[in-house]
Amino acid sequence: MTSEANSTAFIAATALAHNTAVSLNFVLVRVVLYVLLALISWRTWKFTVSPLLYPDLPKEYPYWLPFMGHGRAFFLDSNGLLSRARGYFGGTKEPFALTAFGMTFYVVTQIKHSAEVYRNSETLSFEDFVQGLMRINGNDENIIKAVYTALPTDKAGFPNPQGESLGVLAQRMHAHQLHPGKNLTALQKQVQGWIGKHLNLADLAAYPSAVSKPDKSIEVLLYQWCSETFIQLGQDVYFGETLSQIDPELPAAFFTFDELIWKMLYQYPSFMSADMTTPRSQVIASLNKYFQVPQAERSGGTAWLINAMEDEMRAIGVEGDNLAVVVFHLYLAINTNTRKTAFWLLSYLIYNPSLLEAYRAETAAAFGDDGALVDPFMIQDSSLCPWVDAIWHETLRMSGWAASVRLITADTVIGGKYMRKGNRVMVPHRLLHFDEGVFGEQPHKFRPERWTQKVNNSDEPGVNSLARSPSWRPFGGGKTMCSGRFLARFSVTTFVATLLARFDVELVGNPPFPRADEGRPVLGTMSVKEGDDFRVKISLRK
Ligand code: HEM
Repeated sequence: MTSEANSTAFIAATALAHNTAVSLNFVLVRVVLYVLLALISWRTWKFTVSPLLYPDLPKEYPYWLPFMGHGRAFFLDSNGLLSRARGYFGGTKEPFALTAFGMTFYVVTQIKHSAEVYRNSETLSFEDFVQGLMRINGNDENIIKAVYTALPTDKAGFPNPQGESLGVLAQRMHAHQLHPGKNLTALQKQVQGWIGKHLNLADLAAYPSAVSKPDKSIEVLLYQWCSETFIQLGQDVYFGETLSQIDPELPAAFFTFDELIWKMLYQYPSFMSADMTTPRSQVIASLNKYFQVPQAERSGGTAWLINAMEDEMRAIGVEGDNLAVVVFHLYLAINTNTRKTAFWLLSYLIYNPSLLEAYRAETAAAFGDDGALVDPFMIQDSSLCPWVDAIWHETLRMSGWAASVRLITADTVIGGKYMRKGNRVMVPHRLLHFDEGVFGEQPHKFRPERWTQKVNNSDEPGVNSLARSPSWRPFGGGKTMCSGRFLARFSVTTFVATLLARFDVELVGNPPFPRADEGRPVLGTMSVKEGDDFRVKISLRK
């Protein structure tokens, strides 16, 4: 080919490439335009036209990406998202809808409507949530089915007059153990004995988070220390000593798992969650070994519920790993929130020395002359210990994260709005707890006095009614309201009273007040933000 022919071919190829690029660009622009047009039409239809045509359906917080919805914001900070959504609707009290990762939640923020949710166990199901957890944590499908199959009314073991499944009956069994009565008192006595015995310098110094100091004191990272102590306490009181003998590292493994529980709740794939699944497997494996020890050979006292639950489960064929997974959920309920609540309560006291002194003075009468803990029950009496009562409530208010979520099993009307079967309804407790109209001024500040002030609208003259307000939901509501609430309060307030009676507790250095990890989902009380745990010095009182 001549050089002239070469250059002609080159020019032709360049022109062709140019034309192709131009037409590709053109196609691309058209595609983008079509997609945008489709998105705008979809969005206008879904969030502007449809609400006008169907005013009985809850209005939806608009988003741009179908399916994904508010998934990213939900993942980063779900409480922040809920507040923004409520703000978008002008602080509405009507239920509204919110979509994240293809799942639609109807959010209920008015007290009257949340009461409708808690009352309705016909078409709103809590069991769906529990079954989801069972599935994620390794229960086989046939076992989940067996646990949720109705049992005869005349079955042996725990009475079942309504012929319910073991999954539903379990709620009554929790209540039988944990609601005021002789079973709860037995557990409280165990807690009292445990605290009396173990809250001494030698035992405290043995925790991994403690460093001994020469002057009869130790230094601890408070969050880690409260967690180690309370998991050990909860475990010993429910399972006796045998579980610790099987696996002395169990509380540490549970702590590691529980700090990463958000990966379980978001169902992270296994290649991204080995740090969470490894300690979880350890807890389940140790529980499995525990159930291989015959009941009569377990030492140190086992709570009624553990043996009763084991008998009921075995009777319907739940054995081995499946039994361990079921009881793992109980281990989780016992230990996940109490440790964190103890940390927040102690933090508020340490950063407010006058409150700390008030707590110490009020609870002094629970101790004998020799410093022994003789009457922990007086600490639970709000007329004898009003500050303890107020500090407990305010700590729960500030550090509670939980929301009640129910699956809608048939179309249901809540707050006058139709909620469609297959979606979920949510009562976000944290949003309710910061309502200035209910909890008074500066709702974002720790002000325990809001619980001591006499309130006019109380049914008893001169009594604060806040704790009876339907907006107050730190433990959820309805049939599934936390049955462990009495034991949790007893354990935390008694532990703190004993700590203050025996020790001086002071900050090491001058760290700022720890921040809560508001973005991550938990099942009750928030964790501390990574890096915000702080050192305290615990020294014997003179
Ligand atoms: C301060 C500590 C605690 C907090 C903030 C807390 C909070 C909660 C919340 C929000 C629920 C869900 C209720 C619902 O959605 O309706 C719940 C359920 C539950 N909690 Fe707690 N909890 C605490 C301590 C405990 C303890 C110590 C135990 C056991 C000893 C326990 C046992 C349970 C059980 C068994 C359930 C399930 C209710 C059922 O299915 O019947 N909790 N808790």
